[in-house]
Amino acid sequence: MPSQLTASRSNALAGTVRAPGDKSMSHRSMILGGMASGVTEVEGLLEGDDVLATARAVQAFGAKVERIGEGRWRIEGAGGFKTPASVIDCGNAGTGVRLLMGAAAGYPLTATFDGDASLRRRPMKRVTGPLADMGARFDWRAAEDRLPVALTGGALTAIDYVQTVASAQIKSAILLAGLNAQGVTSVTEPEKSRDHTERMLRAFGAEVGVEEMGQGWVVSLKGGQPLTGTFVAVPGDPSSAAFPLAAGLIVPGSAVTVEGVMLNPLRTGLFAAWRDMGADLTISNRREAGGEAVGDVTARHSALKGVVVPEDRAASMIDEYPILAATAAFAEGVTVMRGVGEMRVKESDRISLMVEGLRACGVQVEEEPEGFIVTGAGEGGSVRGGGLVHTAHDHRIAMSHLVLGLAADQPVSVDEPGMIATSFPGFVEMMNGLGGRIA
Ligand SMILES: O=C(O)C1=C[C@@H](OP(=O)(O)O)[C@@H](O)[C@H](O)C1
Ligand SMILES: C=C(OP(=O)(O)O)C(=O)O
Repeated sequence: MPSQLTASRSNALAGTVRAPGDKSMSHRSMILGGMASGVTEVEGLLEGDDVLATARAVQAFGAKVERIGEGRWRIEGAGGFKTPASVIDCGNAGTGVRLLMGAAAGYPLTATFDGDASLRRRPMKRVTGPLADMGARFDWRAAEDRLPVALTGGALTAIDYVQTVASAQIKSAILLAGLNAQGVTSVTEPEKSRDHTERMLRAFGAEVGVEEMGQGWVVSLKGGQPLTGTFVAVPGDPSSAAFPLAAGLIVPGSAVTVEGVMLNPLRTGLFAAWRDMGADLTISNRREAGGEAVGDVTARHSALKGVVVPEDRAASMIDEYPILAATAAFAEGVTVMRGVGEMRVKESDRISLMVEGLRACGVQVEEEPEGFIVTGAGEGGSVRGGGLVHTAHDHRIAMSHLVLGLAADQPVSVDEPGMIATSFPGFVEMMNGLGGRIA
């Protein structure tokens, strides 16, 4: 990958592509496969850097992990994790490290977790706090709340945990630890976060209880349940499908179809927001795959209008605000995105980097502590582009600005584009195959 990528104004994009496998489900298939007894076969696995780091981690914890074809992996679980021989390096992956810490906490082992410079900046106490309440021990190796951290697991007791932020990573870490804790562990979420862990645990033979509560729910599970290896078909990642679809919406004359997109309603907030903005977005061939709703999504160039994104939709599209903001730059009027303070603790401070990047491309943006507001160019106007965007190694910041560059007047460049491979290997080739100009 070159040290910079530049996207230039493109003619209409057209064609049909397949989204890479869902990152959330791919991490979970590896981790549950490693915890289970027997063989798990995964199809459609996302072979991005984040998931490959999790695959190596699961192997280090004692499972046999083998690639048997493109996107096809075989995991022979040892029925539990063992003390690994070396440090568990989770690379750039927040999901990887937080879920692995939860899973590992339930076993009598010691393990040190680490990650790249970006992951070392992200808060870990949100997960180690509740795991410590269950009985795990954490020794911070550099600074409190930050990787690297050494975990001593085993002999856990169930807790009832009430979340203050809707986070599937926190919920999943606690549930995975709860599998090997004494008693019934529960997690209360004020707003529902993605439920792939719950669904996949059931596929591996565990019973998971759900009780609706207002806008949220209480998810619970009894400790001591064994997991049995199974077959997992991973559908396409809606968070990745968002990029070619966004290009379809903003490049005049375009029609782009992404096949096999997972349509779990806890992941499709972006599609709802785009529809509110007047996007011509259609879904066909609805079906089920891997225990999830799936469909083919087509985006056609649309005259978008600004909207106020409902704050209670944040959890269902938290990773999609950067690309929503890029499309909002072309909409008529103002798009208000609030209640998204969590964006500041992702691979980068995504609010401040989107504000900086969009401004470098001539877009009017206002920053707030927990949100941002984009004023779009509208149908008669145009987005200048022309910026060199600082991505702080954040894949979604890079891809969002490259998509913007396909419809802006002047080319848009991003630094350090190598990180795109954490979630979307083949992004540039896919976009160019549709008619985009990224080099
Ligand atoms: O559980 C998951 O797979 C994820 C949960 C989200 O994080 P939070 O749990 O921190 O909201 C999301 O941002 C991340 O990309 C993937
Ligand atoms: C936030 C993300 O991932 P993670 O938390 O796993 O690093 C993401 O993919 O946008």
